[in-house]
Amino acid sequence: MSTAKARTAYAKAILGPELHQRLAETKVLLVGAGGIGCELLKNIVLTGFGKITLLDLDTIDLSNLNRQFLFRKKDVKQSKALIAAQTAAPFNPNVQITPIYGNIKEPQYDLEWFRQFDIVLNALDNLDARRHVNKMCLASQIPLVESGTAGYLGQVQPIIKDKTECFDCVPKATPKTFPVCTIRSTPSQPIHCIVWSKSYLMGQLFGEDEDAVGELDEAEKQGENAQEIETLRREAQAFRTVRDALRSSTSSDAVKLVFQKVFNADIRNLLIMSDMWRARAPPVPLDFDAILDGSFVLRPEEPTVAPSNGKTNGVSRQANAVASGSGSKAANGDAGTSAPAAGSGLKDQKQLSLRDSLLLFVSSTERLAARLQSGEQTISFDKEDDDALDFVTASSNLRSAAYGIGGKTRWEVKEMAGNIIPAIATTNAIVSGLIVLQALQILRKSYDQMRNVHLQVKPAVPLSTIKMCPPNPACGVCRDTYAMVRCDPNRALLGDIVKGVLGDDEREVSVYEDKRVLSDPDWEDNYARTLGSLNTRRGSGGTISVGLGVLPADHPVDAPPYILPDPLPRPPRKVKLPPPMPVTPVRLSLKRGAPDDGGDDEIIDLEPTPKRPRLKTTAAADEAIKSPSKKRKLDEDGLILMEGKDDKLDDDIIEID
Ligand SMILES: Nc1ncnc2c1ncn2[C@@H]1O[C@H](COP(=O)(O)OP(=O)(O)OP(=O)(O)O)[C@@H](O)[C@H]1O
Ligand SMILES: [Zn+2]
Repeated sequence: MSTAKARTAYAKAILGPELHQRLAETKVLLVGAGGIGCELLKNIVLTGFGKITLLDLDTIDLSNLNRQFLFRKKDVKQSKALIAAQTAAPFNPNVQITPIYGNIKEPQYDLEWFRQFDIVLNALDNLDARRHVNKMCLASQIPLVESGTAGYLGQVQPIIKDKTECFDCVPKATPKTFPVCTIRSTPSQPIHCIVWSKSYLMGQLFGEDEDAVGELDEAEKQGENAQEIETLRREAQAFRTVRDALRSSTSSDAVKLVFQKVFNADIRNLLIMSDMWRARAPPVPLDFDAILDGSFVLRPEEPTVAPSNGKTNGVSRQANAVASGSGSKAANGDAGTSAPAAGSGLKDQKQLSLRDSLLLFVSSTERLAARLQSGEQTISFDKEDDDALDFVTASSNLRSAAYGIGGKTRWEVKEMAGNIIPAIATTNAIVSGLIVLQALQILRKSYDQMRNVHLQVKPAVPLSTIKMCPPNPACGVCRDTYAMVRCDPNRALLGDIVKGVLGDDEREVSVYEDKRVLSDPDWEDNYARTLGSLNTRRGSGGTISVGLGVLPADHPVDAPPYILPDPLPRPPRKVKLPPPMPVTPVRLSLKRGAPDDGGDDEIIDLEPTPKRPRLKTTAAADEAIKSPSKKRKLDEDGLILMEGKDDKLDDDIIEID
C-alpha cells in the first residue's frame, strides 16, 4: 500500500467511514499560511479534508523558514498561500487546494463568498483580521475555529453563532501604552527609551513633515500661552533644521547636528525645569566629541557594575548608565577604543558601550539620510529594516545612558521594539492539532463536546479545556442581527434598502458604514442617493448589520435593483445587563480528569469561567438597556447617537459595511 493510501486507511479507521467521507466533501477556508497555518494545512490535508481554500496576504520571508516548514529558501518572496498549497497537495492525492494570495478584508470576500464554506479555520496573527473573520463568520452563520499562539502559550476557540461566545464576547487586553511625559521627558526603563526612539525620534527625523511651526503660528493667533508656544516653536524649528540637514548632501555634519539637538540641547532644556528633578536623578547631556575621543565622563562619582537587566532604582540604576560592561573605563564612555565591548560574539548580542552606541548612531543615521537623499520620502520603524533597527538600538542606548538606565543589545531592542514574542514551532504544532480536533466536533455536530482549549506553561497540566460559554448578552458583535441584501449599487437607493430592511417597522434609525454616518433620523438626505454614489462597499455590516452582495446574473432588469432578505431581519432582543462583576481570574477552580474527557490525566476540564451572571430577557429590561452595538459605537466614537425623551434609538442602528 502506498504511503498516501495507508494514511487514508488509518484516517478512515479513526474517524469512521461516514465522517471520513464527509470530510472529503467539506469545504474549508483556512485563513493564514504562517506558523500555525502551515502546520494546520498539513494536518487537514492528512486528515482527509478534500476541498481547501487557503488564503494569505503575505510573501515568504527568510525568517519564516525555521518554523513554516512548507517553505524552502528558493521560495522566499513568493506567495505563502501558493507555495504552501503546492507543497502540501501531494500529501493526499485526493485533495484540492485553492490558494489565494490576498487580504481577507478585501471586499470581494463578502458574506456570499464566506457562505460557500462549511467551516472556517483561523491561523492569523493580528486582532484586526481575527475580528473581521469572526464577524464575517457570525454574519454568514459559518462555524469558525479561532486560534492563536504566543511563545509557549496557545489557545483554540470554536465559535458558532448563538451557541458559543464569539471572539469579541470577552474584551481583549489592549497593547501596553506609556504616558507621553515618561516617553518625552522622564524615562526610567529601557522600553521607554526604545519607544521614544522608534515612535517619536524616527518620526521627527524621517517621517512626514507635520508643519508644527505653522500649527503653532495658528495657535498663537488663537491666543494660546505665548511663552509655551515660543518654547515649542524653538523645538519645532530645531527639528526642522535637522530634518532639512538630513535631506541635504552633507550628511555627516547633519548627524552631529541631530546628536547635538537630541542628546545635548534638549536635555539641557529639560534640566532648566528643576522641579522635575527634585525626586528623580537628572539626565546628563552627552558630548559628541568627548565620547569619541574618550574624555567624556558620564557620572564620575558613581561606582561601576556589570550591565543591567534594566532595573532602574538605586545605585544599580545609576551605575548601569553606560551599559558597556567593560569596567570603569567603559563607565566613562569606553574611552578611545573601538574594540568590541564585553559580551561580544554575535553582533546582535553584543553589549554596546557608549562609544559603540555613538558610532552606530552615526553610521545608521548616515545610511537613513542617504536613503532620503536618494528619493525615499519617509522611513518608519520596521524590525526587519537593518538601518532602522540600528538607529533605534543606538539612539535608545544613548538616551538610556543619559538617563542612567541600563542599555540593551540590538537583539533585545529588536524583540522589544518589534513587540516580538518568539514563535515556537512546537506550540504551533500542538495548537494546529487541537484545531482539527475541535473542527471535527463541529462537523460531527457534537456541540456539547466542543471546548476552548488552552496550552499553558504548566508541565503537569500543559492543556486545559473549558466548556463552552453561551454568548455574552452584551457583546456588540455576535448579538447583532445580520442580514444580506444583494443589490446593484448603481441603481439601489439607500432609502429603499433601509425601508425595505425595516419592512413595516416604523422606527427611526441611524445608518452607518463602519464609523461613517450615512443617515440619522434628522438627516436623511442620502436616502435619495444610490449606494454606488455613496461609495458603500461589499462586505459584512450594529443592530441590524446589512451586508451588501451582488445581484445574481439572471436578476430581471425591470425588477427592483435589490433583493431583500426573506424573512426580514428583526433587531436583536434587548437584555438587562447586570452591574459589572469583578472578572474571575481564569482557571482558579481546576478540576482534574473530567469524566467527559475520558479521564485524560493531562487535560483539565473546567466549568465556564463565571465572568458574569446570565440573564433572561424580560419585558422590563427593554427600557433600561442600550443595544450592544449602540454601546460599542458610543464607546468607540464617543458619539451620542440620539437623545430624546423616549430615547427611541435603542437598537435602531443599521450598519452597512
Ligand atoms: N488580513 C489578512 N489576510 C490574510 N492573511 C493574513 C492577514 N493578516 C495576517 N495574515 C497572515 O497570517 C499569517 C500569520 O502567521 P504568523 O503568525 O506565523 O506570522 P508571520 O508573519 O509568518 O511570522 P512572524 O510575524 O513571526 O514573522 C501570516 O502569514 C500573515 O500573512
Ligand atoms: Zn460575541
